[in-house]
Amino acid sequence: MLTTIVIVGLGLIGGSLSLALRRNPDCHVIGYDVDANTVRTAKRIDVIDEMAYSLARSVRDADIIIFATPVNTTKKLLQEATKWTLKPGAVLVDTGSTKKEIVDLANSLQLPFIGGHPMAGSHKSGVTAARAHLFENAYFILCPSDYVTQQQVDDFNQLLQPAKAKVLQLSATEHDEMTAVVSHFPHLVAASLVHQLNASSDNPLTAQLAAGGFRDTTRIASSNPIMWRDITLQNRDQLLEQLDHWMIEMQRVKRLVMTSDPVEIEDYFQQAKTKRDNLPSHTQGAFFSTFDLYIDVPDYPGVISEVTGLLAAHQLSLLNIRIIETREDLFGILVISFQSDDDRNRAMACIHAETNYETYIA
Ligand SMILES: NC(=O)c1ccc[n+]([C@@H]2O[C@H](COP(=O)([O-])OP(=O)(O)OC[C@H]3O[C@@H](n4cnc5c(N)ncnc54)[C@H](O)[C@@H]3O)[C@@H](O)[C@H]2O)c1
Ligand SMILES: O=C(O)C(=O)C[C@]1(C(=O)O)C=C[C@@H](O)C=C1
Repeated sequence: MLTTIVIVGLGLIGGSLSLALRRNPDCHVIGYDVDANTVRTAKRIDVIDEMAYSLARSVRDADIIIFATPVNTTKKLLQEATKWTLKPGAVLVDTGSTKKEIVDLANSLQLPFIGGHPMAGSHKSGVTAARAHLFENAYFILCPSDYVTQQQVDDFNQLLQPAKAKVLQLSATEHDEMTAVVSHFPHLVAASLVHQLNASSDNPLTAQLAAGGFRDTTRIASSNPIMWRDITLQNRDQLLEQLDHWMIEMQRVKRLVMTSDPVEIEDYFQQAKTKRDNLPSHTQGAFFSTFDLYIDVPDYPGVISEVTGLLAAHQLSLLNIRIIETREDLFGILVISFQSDDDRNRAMACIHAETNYETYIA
């Protein structure tokens, strides 16, 4: 039986969800976006089955309506939804990074709503960044409102199967507490580190020197500011609590540096390393749970095409390729990302067999 899904907001998440759900041939996705160009692009690049011209009209035929809009926009759309004519049994879902205010609002409006949040994403936005595999192996959190049945939640979970995510049911409060720690607060810290770069140095050379460490730590500062404005406003209390903890932690770090005890300093880094190294890898979104291979390549023209050509000859497809430049004009480490551990192992074997380049796994 055909399931009709309307997706409102065809950006990175709405687009990716559409592609993932459409792996099931019985799903028909009608896409809507406030930006008409985005809807046209989504249709042209085959992200959706059909374009919605009028949202109020399209939702009448929908079994599921998914809001993939910035979280404050989703609240406005929920208010609007009270005026829509819905099919009996139709369910509203969202993908927002915050849950408490949204689920509370849906409850107060008595809407058949399931709060959803895929714990996968990227600093990129827009429909052209959408990928069908974005949610693979990532958690997809569901926070049902009071006006859906467990059967409706289970049915939606079933519909999500082609996304290959790990579905987890939580209360909205639990969700916002945990995501403040592992997602929302780190975005504030990343943005603040970038601000600190400007505040701490007038010398333009400082930014030039920003290598892997600064870039890796601050990648998420390139995320969509509207999305993060809304998340910060909605999860304000949890973020304030995180800021208090952070200030205590920074006082601890300051004392550590002032005391200059080498044993204590090493211990601080060692404990952090152990915790970081033991983070379960399945918590990462598919975009960044790639399998990276570091190859120490010499400095000569054509070395990159030599390596990629070698991999292509062994039918190994790459997800991404980047170079960590240790000095200007000097090649350093070539980082090639693969989709699976198996591909990375095969690539490593082929590089060892056919070159004398060192390889590493971080
Ligand atoms: N980016 C991530 O890493 C990530 C991960 C998980 C969840 N989320 C959440 O998913 C939601 C979407 O994020 P995204 O990264 O896809 O953002 P995005 O900027 O890529 O896409 C948002 C889309 O919503 C559209 N939009 C805005 N207002 C609208 C309206 N009134 N009606 C219809 N469309 C409207 C925009 O035009 C845009 O195309 C947000 O709530 C975000 O918190 C994001
Ligand atoms: O990988 C990234 O760029 C992300 O920021 C993804 C990320 C996260 O913080 O992990 C961002 C927001 C979400 O709601 C879920 C995932």
